[in-house]
Amino acid sequence: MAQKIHRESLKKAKRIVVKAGSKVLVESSGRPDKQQLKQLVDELAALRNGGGEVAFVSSGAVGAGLDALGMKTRPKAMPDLQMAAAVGQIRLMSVYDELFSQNKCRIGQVLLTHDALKHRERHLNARNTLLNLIEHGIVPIINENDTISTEEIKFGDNDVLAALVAILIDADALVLLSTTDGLRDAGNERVSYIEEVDDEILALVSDKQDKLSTGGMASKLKSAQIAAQNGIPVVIANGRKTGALTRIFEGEDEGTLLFPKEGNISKRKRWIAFFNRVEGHVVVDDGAAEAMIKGKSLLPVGIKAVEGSFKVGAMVDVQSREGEHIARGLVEYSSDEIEILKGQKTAGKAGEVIHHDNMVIL
Ligand SMILES: Nc1ncnc2c1ncn2[C@@H]1O[C@H](COP(=O)(O)OP(=O)(O)O)[C@@H](O)[C@H]1O
Ligand SMILES: N[C@@H](CCC(=O)OP(=O)(O)O)C(=O)O
Repeated sequence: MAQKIHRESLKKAKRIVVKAGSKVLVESSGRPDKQQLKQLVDELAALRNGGGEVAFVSSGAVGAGLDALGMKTRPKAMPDLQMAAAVGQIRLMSVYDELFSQNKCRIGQVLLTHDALKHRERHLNARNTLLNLIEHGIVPIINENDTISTEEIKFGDNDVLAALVAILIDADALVLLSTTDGLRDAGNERVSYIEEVDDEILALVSDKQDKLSTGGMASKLKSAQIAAQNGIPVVIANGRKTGALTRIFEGEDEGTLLFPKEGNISKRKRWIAFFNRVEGHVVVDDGAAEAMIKGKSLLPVGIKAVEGSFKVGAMVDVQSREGEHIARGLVEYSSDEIEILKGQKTAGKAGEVIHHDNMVIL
């Protein structure tokens, strides 16, 4: 019954982020699949022209570039991948411009890096640009800025990028379009509805790397978990199935739905938890863990060890001595300073290593 209510609620979704993976958009050679692209763009445009606020995260740049450059296998070297992305992105965008125009829809290109969303000012600039485009009825077509992305600033893949964009613009729903009808169980049956991404669900994943895509089902579930933790329902569905996207927003049983549990965290705490990269770890004793869960700041006396090298303001993962995740937060001291302070009794605010306002218990 819960699923039916949640499916019904998707009919009211206005602001939606749709992500399409490479294999939804290009042929096995990497060539843009124009017939498939037309089918998808027609559905996206219909949602937009029907009053929806649509943001579209499109993979496929590397694939389209490999095809244009006659590269039969996916290069390993970052500069070659970046070259392929540079060539492929413009190929895709020219097809999108033609197809969206046929639907009387305007588009804009927004290329992001994780770094751009990590820094508060750039984070807000990206948010304002995306919202301005949407409010002017323009469909932003978003991809990672592959030509400048390095390991340090990459999202990892567009599934995570799509979840972060959904959080950034307060989307009502996120759809991850792939080449499968949704998550499949051990009997290869479509899983229609999941309440959370737990170990049992993750055990169903059997990803195989291939030339075109990088995400896999594991990254879709990670993306879905990030979005759901921020109150955003997620559907993983088949982007090559005509009408699948439309049926999702007609409340029909399409793909795999993950519906968020109650309780959203604040925008600032979202930014702390999801837009920052973990730069180190702090191991705390049971007393400190209990205090943090009760909403207290982390004091040096409860710190048993610090791992990694980081500066003031970095985001760190707080773990118990058994390695259990307790919280994430922005530190008031560098790793060197914490190494000196750990275990010491300090008085008042002076010694707070993570202030409770800069801490998220997930
Ligand atoms: N339990 C599962 N259910 C469905 N698909 C799965 C599962 N485990 C692994 N996969 C793989 O995940 C793939 C989708 O991820 P991927 O190939 O990266 O697509 P995309 O290009 O959309 O990111 C499916 O085609 C399938 O091969
Ligand atoms: N920025 C890359 C996206 C890589 C990626 O996440 O691809 P996929 O796993 O197919 O969604 C590209 O456009 O090729």
